[in-house]
Amino acid sequence: MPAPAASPAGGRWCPASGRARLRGPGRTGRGARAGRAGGAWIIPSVNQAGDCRVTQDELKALVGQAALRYVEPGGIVGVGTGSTVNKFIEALAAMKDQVRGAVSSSVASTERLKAIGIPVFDANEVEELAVYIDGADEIDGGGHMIKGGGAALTREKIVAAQSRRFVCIADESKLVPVLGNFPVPVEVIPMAAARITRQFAAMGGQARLRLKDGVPIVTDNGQHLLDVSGLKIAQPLAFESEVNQWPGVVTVGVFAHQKASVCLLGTPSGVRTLDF
Ligand SMILES: O=C[C@H](O)[C@H](O)[C@H](O)COP(=O)(O)O
Repeated sequence: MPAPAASPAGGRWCPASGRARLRGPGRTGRGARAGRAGGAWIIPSVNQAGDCRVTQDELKALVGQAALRYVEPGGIVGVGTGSTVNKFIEALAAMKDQVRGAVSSSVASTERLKAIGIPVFDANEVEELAVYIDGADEIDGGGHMIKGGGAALTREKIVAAQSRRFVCIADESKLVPVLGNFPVPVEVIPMAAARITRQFAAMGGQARLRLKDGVPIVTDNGQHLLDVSGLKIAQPLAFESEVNQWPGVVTVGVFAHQKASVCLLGTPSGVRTLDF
């Protein structure tokens, strides 16, 4: 294989595609900082084997790092939940002395934030946040999302609702034309689960109780989760409004009322910024 050409920022490009070439897993952290060239963010490193493929994990790290520029120095940042947000939290460690603290959307993120020395405030202690940074299971071209694959949807929606700006960070696999391929998570009061399952069946959806080791998952709020497949959500706002008013629904994992303002989408050629 011919040696890759150097990019303007010192990175290297796949000859055929012009894509940034990345090192293998683990090389995007220390010693491999993202740079900017020709409007696209790249990782200035190259796989020794000449492999142009980029792992999903590397794309998550790329957008986690890119999200730092939305964090206001001296402010309190809203922090979501999930594997992409974990990359953001890792990146945030580098500027932990520049933020007052965070409002977190889950016990898991709270633990990670505290572990790197960032104070975590209760949502009730903070009136408004400038920015909320979180991942998504799916995002459409209008910034509407499905969220809750990590069971944190209710607290995520609460923190998103008190934030002026929602910055979604995701790898490119999450961008879809219409929401619904990913089963929609719905947090429910356990005694209402069977009736809500029937209500989804009436609209063509199959709801399944989320289990772990054969027992229902219990959320941070002490409730259960349904995952609903078979839906195509062409009108996310109407869908969210409808399902959220069913008795026993705590939160539906469609984020249309709290949609993204910006999405940083990780692609092999860099971070694409989508404004909504
Ligand atoms: O409950 C979890 C959240 O909504 C996550 O933001 C979502 O599931 C995406 O997670 P990940 O970044 O791990 O794909």
